[in-house]
Amino acid sequence: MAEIRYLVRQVAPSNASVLVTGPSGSGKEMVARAVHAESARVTGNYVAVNTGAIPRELLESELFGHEKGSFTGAVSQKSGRFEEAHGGTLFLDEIGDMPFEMQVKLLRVLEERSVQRVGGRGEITVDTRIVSATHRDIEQSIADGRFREDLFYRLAVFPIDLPSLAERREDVPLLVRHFLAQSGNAVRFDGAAIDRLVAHPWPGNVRELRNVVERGAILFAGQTIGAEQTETILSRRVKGFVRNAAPCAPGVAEGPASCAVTPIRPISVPRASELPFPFPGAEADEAAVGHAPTPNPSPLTEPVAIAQPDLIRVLDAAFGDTPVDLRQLVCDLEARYISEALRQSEGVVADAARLLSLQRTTLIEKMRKHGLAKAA
Ligand SMILES: Nc1ncnc2c1ncn2[C@@H]1O[C@H](COP(=O)(O)OP(=O)(O)OP(=O)(O)O)[C@@H](O)[C@H]1O
Repeated sequence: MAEIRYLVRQVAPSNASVLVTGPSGSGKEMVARAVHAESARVTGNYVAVNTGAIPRELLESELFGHEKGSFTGAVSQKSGRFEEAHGGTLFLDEIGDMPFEMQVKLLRVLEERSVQRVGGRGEITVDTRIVSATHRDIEQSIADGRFREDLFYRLAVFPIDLPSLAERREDVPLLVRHFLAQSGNAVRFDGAAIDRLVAHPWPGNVRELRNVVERGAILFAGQTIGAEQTETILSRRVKGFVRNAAPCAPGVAEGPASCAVTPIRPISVPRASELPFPFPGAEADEAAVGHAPTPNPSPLTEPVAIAQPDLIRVLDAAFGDTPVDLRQLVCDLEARYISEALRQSEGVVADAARLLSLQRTTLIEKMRKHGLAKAA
């Protein structure tokens, strides 16, 4: 990772197009964000487009915009992603999946440094830095005639190839510590647990490691995780899960009258503004990692700051061969999410309600139920 970080720092200040390659979950988008964050363009927009996920008939208008009435459904004029990223960075994800005919149009825009909206006549000058990424072997795609070689050379002025996590196992302890810090839970992985994590094959790369650490931080909050618990987290079975919250009062259909969860700790997800590489200069060979909960002063800058998949992952993990108290689990999660939403919205209940997709009055009711104050 230190090498990648070095490359990012070298290329960021220039305007060179960067092509990031590597397997899924290895951190390609993180690198793109870092290139933007460390460049002078940081005051401009960072705009990400998954070119492989947008239907081909919409991609041109998505990238270059359209004029009103230029096609059925073009009810108003719309600027494209290139224009939005003017003065900033445009991240073209899954570029290897871009339809061939769009590749010609993209190449023209990169050559001319101007776009023409669909149905438009005039050229709009754009000053946009391109970072693109693909998990595909793009040189093979060129050989197969599926990717234009001239576009490849335009995009890959500065190529960065990310290794799989299995090829850089020495990064695992640092990443574990980084994700633990993000979870905000006072959890520690002991030396044996770290050894187990280092030995894991990580087919889902850093994304999988992040999920495993988050799952451990939620299930074993306040504890030291050993090899056995690590096995549990990796296998998604809830063996040895020791509940440390006060029990909810049973038998209330909508939930308990009160549900004291002590301590309530924040669940957080990476934010756009965070730089990707954890702990520069930290000791890579450190065996055991852990931390005390630290406040994470993140303003309400991104509308969906609480990852719903967290909840899904916890519920997934709950279906092991040991009985769990589902009512308690749901109650704890509700309290934690409310607490985190209040923290991120700095106690503004209306903002917290929006983060949780709840009515304000419903949230107030739930806060009462959990005994949570605004300044949680
Ligand atoms: N060096 C790193 N430091 C901290 N977090 C990282 C690092 N690398 C990856 N991650 C995290 O791993 C997850 C996956 O990273 P990212 O989305 O950048 O991968 P990707 O290669 O773009 O995946 P895909 O090809 O599936 O889109 C993200 O949550 C990101 O925060």
